[in-house]
Amino acid sequence: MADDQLAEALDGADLVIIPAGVPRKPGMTRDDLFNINAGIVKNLCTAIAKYCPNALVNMISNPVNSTVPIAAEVFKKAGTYDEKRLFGVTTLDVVRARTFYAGKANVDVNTVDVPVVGGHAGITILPLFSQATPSTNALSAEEIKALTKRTQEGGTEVVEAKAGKGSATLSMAYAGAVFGDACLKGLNGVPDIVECSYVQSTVTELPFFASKVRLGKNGVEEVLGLGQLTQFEKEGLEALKGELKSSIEKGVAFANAS
Ligand SMILES: NC(=O)C1=CN([C@@H]2O[C@H](COP(=O)(O)OP(=O)(O)OC[C@H]3O[C@@H](n4cnc5c(N)ncnc54)[C@H](O)[C@@H]3O)[C@@H](O)[C@H]2O)C=CC1
Ligand SMILES: O=C([O-])CC(=O)C(=O)O
Repeated sequence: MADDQLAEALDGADLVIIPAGVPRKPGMTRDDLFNINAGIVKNLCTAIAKYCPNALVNMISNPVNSTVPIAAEVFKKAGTYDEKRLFGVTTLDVVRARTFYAGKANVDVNTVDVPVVGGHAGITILPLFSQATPSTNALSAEEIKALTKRTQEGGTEVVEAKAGKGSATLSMAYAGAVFGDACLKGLNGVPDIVECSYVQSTVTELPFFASKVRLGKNGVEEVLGLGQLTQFEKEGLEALKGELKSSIEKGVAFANAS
């Protein structure tokens, strides 16, 4: 897209959804996409700062754990950063956790909610099945462990099944629409819109973290805490911090070096 078309596309936007970039092939991690997608995201965010600095930004391009910090740095440099307006889209992790839980607990998926916290890659994706609703006592510790792993590996499962033809494009379109719609409802003043998203956060010591977020007229109204965690979830939380921290630092370093 030429720069004048980008200006035309972005001018006056209230919400910008960024799915641009390359998807994984089997055997790749999301971080393997960094070298190509980091530059794409940086250019798009530079244009957002210029043409629609007040827009909410929904970052889909991987590795989300790094592309969101890149966007934040670009906006800071441009003097337009507002942490309330930048979101990493982790809705697909919630969609997967709900689907897998509903199957195992034998409940209607449309009634299910499962918070998913942390980040959006492998073990940084931490579903909190102990807080799933409707609650069930039917799942053993082993089953919870298996559901957690399947949620963490859901993207990889799709990449392998597509065997070189891309990643979860279609389910991401659904998840992106759900999250974008929630952002628009918030902007329009609809109350009690809560979704999980990877945002600037003080929930842990990490500067970016996914958790439940209340959406409103300014974007993020409130970043909600983690609630009570089981021992298994506490261990998952500690285990993810190292990888998430280095992915954040990698994004920040890229944005400031180039
Ligand atoms: N956050 C999430 O849950 C998910 C993230 N993804 C990520 O989303 C991204 C896109 O995945 P897919 O839609 O499956 O790939 P795709 O290959 O189907 O689509 C990518 C699109 O990006 C466009 N594009 C490439 N370079 C561009 C540039 N410089 N400027 C503007 N547009 C550009 C391409 O023309 C193409 O239309 C990947 O990075 C993928 O890893 C995918 C699924 C889930
Ligand atoms: O796994 C991938 O490469 C795409 C993605 O982020 C997902 O499906 O969750």
